[in-house]
Amino acid sequence: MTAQLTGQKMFLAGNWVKCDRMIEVRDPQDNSIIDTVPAASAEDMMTCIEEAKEGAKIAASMPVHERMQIINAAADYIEKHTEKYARTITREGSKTIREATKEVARCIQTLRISAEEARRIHGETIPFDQMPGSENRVGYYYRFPIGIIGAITPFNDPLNLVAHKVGPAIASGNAIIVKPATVTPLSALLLAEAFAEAGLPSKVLSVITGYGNEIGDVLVTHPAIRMISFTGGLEAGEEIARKAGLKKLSMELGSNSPVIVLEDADLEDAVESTVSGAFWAAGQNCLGVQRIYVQESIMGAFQQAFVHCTKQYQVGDKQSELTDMGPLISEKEAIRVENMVNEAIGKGAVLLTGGERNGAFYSPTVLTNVPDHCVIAKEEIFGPVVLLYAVADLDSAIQKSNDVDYGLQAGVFTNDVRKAYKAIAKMDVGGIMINDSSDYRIDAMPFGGTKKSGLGREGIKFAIEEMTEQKVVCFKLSSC
Ligand SMILES: NC(=O)c1ccc[n+]([C@@H]2O[C@H](COP(=O)([O-])OP(=O)(O)OC[C@H]3O[C@@H](n4cnc5c(N)ncnc54)[C@H](O)[C@@H]3O)[C@@H](O)[C@H]2O)c1
Ligand SMILES: O=C[C@H](O)CS(=O)(=O)O
Repeated sequence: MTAQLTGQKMFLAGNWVKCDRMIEVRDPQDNSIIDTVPAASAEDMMTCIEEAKEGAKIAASMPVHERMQIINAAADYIEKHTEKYARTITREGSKTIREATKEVARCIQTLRISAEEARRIHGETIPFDQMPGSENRVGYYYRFPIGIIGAITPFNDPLNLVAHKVGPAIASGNAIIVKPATVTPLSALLLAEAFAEAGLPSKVLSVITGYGNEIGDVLVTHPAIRMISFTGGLEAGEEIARKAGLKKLSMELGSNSPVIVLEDADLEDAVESTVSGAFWAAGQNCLGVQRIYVQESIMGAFQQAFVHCTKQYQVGDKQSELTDMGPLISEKEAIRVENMVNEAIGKGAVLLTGGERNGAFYSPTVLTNVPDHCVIAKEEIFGPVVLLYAVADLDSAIQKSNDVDYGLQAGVFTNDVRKAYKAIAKMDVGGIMINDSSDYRIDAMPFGGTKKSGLGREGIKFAIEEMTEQKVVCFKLSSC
């Protein structure tokens, strides 16, 4: 198992270190132990932060060409070991081998884009003479790294979402301390391995494994940490924001993503896209399609096709190329989803397919007639469940789509450009995909949401902007 390369160690300021307490890393498919990693203590995190203070100086002094070379070398290393990285994602997480292989490819892209963006961290000249009395002044501003980034990451994309923090941080000359999800630390450790192999100077990067609030609290509250880059659930995000104090926050949180399908849409395309968007990673996807608002004139045809396509999904062994969907990250999470579905059915929702749990596995599930006061209608499911609604027209679909506390991304299927532009203008989200489901993203685009879906934007160039600040330089020239 790859993690033996780290030998049950965490990556502390460029060194692989053990500690007394260990955490078992289990495969959610059968609850087998696949490895162990250190359960770092608060003292370990304090040590890490002290080392990162030096790391921040080293990172800031790295010339751009060196940053680019190292980031690309890390991408090369991952590309060369794609199988190892994909198998690790699959073993420790929920993803099938096909889904995991795609995540590795995206991680490589994320790093290569990070290397490219390192050369594009620009400033601008400032026309000081726009102000009377400043005719003899010239100058500019440039962007400088803020120092040490504290990164806390979720379980569902255990490699690429760590790369979305590490890549921009190194590209912009920052040091970064990563606290990966407790249940999926191995992929993050493998990312550290790639950077170690690439020759990243020590102390610039740390990947500290352990329990969220035990070591996370130290990371979040320490004054030397100038930014918290968090990706995870709303509850943890709000707690971190409360504790962080005066520092920059990047919050990539949850969602309850809507998709609108109008009668002029390409029905086959809409069905294929929304089924994939609903059940990718067993629905454990911040962009996952959770609500579909279908114009009533095509509801019957859409529902029949959607349910048929859903029933074709192969659920089973994550390691098999034939499997479409694996388990949730734990039996506890599968039970949570099961309870949300059963609450809705108990209040009148109609189960069209699915609704069956076997350990951590939960079958792809489609509900309709879900009452608005059900938890599943308003909160994030983060599981393989999708709700179908019939709507009279676009206006009512937009109103219902917006009627939740989240706003990450949405999809709208229509061939009427005027209706597309109405949706673009009126839907309260961070991203809107026309003729794609909500589950569409390229790693270079700005990424983030409105309302309780988060604060700020990731997407490498945009993460770099959050991880740097402007310094103004003004020369007062002697009067000539
Ligand atoms: N918007 C995005 O880009 C995006 C991407 C992926 C996942 N997510 C969201 O993440 C959630 C699922 O991931 P998860 O279950 O790992 O989320 P989570 O909030 O349970 O945990 C996320 C990370 O925060 C840590 N953590 C938890 N409580 C903490 C605390 N009090 N202090 C410090 N750290 C703490 C965890 O150990 C983990 O590393 C979903 O809500 C999903 O929508 C959002
Ligand atoms: O779970 C949320 C992820 O950010 C979506 S994606 O895998 O980056 O597209």
